[in-house]
Amino acid sequence: MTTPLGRRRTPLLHLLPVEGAVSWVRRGEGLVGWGEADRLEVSGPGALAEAQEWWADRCARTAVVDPLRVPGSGPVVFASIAFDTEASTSVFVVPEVVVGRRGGQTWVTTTDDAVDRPVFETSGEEADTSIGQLRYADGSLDPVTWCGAVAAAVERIDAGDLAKVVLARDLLVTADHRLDPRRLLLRLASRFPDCWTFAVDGLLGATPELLLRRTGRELSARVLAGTAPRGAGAADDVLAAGLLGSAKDRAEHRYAVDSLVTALQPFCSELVAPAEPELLTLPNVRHLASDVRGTQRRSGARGAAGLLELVDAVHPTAAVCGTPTPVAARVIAELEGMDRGRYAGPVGWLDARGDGEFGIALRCAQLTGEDGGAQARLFAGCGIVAGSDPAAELAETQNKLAAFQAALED
Ligand SMILES: C=C(O[C@H]1C=CC=C(C(=O)O)[C@@H]1O)C(=O)O
Repeated sequence: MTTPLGRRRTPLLHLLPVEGAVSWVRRGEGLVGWGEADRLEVSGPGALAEAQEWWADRCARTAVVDPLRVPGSGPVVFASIAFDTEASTSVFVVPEVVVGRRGGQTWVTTTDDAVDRPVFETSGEEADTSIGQLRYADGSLDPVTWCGAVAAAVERIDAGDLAKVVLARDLLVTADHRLDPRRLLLRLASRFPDCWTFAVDGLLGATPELLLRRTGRELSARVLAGTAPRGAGAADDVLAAGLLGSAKDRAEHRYAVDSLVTALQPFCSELVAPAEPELLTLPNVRHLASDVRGTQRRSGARGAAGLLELVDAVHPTAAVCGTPTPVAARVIAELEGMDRGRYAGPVGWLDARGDGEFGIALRCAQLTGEDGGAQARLFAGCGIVAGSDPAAELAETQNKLAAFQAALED
């Protein structure tokens, strides 16, 4: 049941309990939730089609009371989809309570199982004040070996096997005390207000990239690829101009835009991608960015699970995989030496009308339950094209990893 709550001011992330938080928040608006009314874990061929059927079936069995009928009101499922949907597990969570905010209006949706506590009294649980010391360790590949993988990828590109591949690496961190997801989300959201601060089943982050939003038949996406570091003073402007003028970064960006447009085109009566990328400036890095807009064909708008079907069609774009997609996926499996899990997969939410928003799970970490929840695996990757320099790509991963590290360390 959805209940309108008018104009509340309490920040959504402040409402979250320590355990079982889900979130999708940008500039103070979006959705947060807690409790678990239902859950689906899927992998294998047709994983997303199975999830789509499960969600449609659940919605059909639910007596919906939703006077608002805006995107995100009524029944909502949060999802964190694996990078490789066949080999790894995707997680779908229906929270017992979802609080949404859109255009300044707030609402709460509860399932029948929801424990009755006034949502605006916050959970009362105190965030852990100290996590103690942090210890970092190499993930699957040490930095030198990872640079070797980048060099090998460039050789493959030079040999004409493929045009672009995105290689990622992980970094392990252990704290003295338990990591509090709510505290991490608050820090990410305050440092990265232009990103979507997400949490689903222990995968937490603030992503700048919107894979796909569906509102009725309107579709939108923010494609990112091509990155430069930030600099101090005038050097920052030089770096920005260098990124915008870089033929290598523009090529890297174009592959990502083209992959989305090609996959989305069959579903659209209209689809517009800008001819030139713009700059997206974040505190730690700058990206080339293209906002793509489309209108879904009427025959393609199939109700409850519309967005999931589209997500299945567009993922993985060349922002996280490469060009051509199947060759890049093979090169990643061969060179990266890492299980991406749900990193670089779609993350977001879907409602009963098939509207929703999915980002790409970037600038994120998987909190692990071992050691009382005091461990995390951080991820970052880079697009590799002809002319990519391994040392520069390693530095780029370090700049990207710094986003989550700052949330841990501050
Ligand atoms: C794969 C990542 O970033 C992608 C998104 C933006 C820019 C990218 C780049 O410039 O390489 C990547 O394609 C990551 O942050 O882990």
